Amino acid sequence: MGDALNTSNSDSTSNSTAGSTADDQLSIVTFLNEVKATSFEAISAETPAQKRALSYANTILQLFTQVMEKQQPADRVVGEYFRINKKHGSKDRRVIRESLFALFRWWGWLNKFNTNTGTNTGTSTVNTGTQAWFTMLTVNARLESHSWEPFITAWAGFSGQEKQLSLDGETRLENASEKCDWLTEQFPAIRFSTDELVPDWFWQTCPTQDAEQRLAMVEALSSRPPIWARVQNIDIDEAIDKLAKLDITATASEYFSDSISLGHKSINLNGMSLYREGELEIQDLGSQVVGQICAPNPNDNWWDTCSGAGGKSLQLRSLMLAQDKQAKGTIVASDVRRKPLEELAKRAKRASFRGITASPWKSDELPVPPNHFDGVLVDAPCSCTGTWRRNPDMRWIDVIDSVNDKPNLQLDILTRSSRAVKVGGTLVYATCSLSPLENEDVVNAFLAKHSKFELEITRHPFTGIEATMHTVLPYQADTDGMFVARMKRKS
Ligand SMILES: C[S@@+](CC[C@H](N)C(=O)[O-])C[C@H]1O[C@@H](n2cnc3c(N)ncnc32)[C@H](O)[C@@H]1O
Repeated sequence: MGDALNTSNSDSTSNSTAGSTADDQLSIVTFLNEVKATSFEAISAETPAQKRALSYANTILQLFTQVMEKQQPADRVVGEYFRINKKHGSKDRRVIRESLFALFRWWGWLNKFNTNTGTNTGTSTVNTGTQAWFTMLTVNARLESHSWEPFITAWAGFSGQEKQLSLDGETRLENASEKCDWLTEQFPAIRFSTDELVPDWFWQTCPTQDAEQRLAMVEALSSRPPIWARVQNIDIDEAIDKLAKLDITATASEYFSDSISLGHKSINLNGMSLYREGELEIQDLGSQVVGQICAPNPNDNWWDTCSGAGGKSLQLRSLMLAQDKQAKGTIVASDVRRKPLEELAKRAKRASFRGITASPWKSDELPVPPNHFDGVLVDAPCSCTGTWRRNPDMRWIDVIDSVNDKPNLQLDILTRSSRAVKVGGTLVYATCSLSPLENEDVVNAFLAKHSKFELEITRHPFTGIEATMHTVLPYQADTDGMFVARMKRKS
């Protein structure tokens, strides 16, 4: 779940953006391997803070390299590292984890200190990969206003920078624009722009309407959303009171009566009875829009065709029960992967939800009866660009093909799944992509061949706009990005 949640369980003047192409990725990996090869042992660390700063820098480098080189998700890499290396206390974990995720958040800028690109920092020449790495760590910590000053001072010292990247202790750089201005002041020889915080291909595949929207998009994608959750089987005020007793300040969302923000601090879900007893499920508010647009009736039969671990199946059932405690509606959850379906079974049990059954896809044949369901939800596999706020590494390990490869599969799944909708029934198509290629284009291609389906007008819950297709943009309500369109089978 990216960097918000701990579930316990170019040269200096070029416009190119870090990681935009396979060549850029190769240059980054070469740089990281050079740093690795240059032993940190030559660095003289005398004080305990310097020794710890050096050790953190080494660990962060290993983890960062593993993500970039093996293209493995950062949350999995860091989770596995802490599982094996039990020696780290909570402070160590915080410094390592937060620094690692922040490196990805600001990599579009930090990569400019990559010695493979021959950068001159304007204050002193960064002449070794190792010094460049320490410059990156120092700038990274300043951009995030991290409070571990002794380690930042040590990193700045190891970087060979003549000045220690000033930022008086009281000042916080609030957003990407302020951070960009500050960087430009610190390194006047290097050109920084907010657009570089995402790879070039993002702008090609996820176009924005104007400069204002483009900036809002970058600001959102380079900040962290709160942890959003949904309450079920319990009144929201009671849930907020129970959370307050655990020192968690939760706030009800202004949009849906069952959604709640748990703030930005890491939380230990398994330590919360509310979670263990199925009264709270983590689900981004943007994702919750999908269930709300499905708007199931209490006695409907729904099929969640790409259910994963069933976040939306649970939401559908909860929405049925919120209307009628005796709701007889059912949900069949399907996926090509079996493990997430097992996880769904556990989640449904925790919530004492009856009426949810699993039926995995075993081939292209429908795993459910045709023409049967009041509603079919296709939450299709996608590039996940809408979730980059939580997984800032994904923007640098994915390439443009992660968008371009998906529409054929998405159209195929939507087409096959549509056969299960009964006459008069509902078909909902959703993704967590911000690209029209995976969204509007897929829906339009489907409708062009399936005239018995028509789009319905629905209301965007955050903007109030009535339309047939909605993209939930991350800055509208501090959420992940999502796309959703609702169709009806006419005949
Ligand atoms: C966006 S995720 C679903 C998230 C889930 N609905 C939720 O709310 O947590 C897409 C899911 O589609 C599944 N998938 C991939 N290819 C598929 C296919 N050909 N047919 C059905 N599901 C597929 C993936 O395993 C993944 O779990």
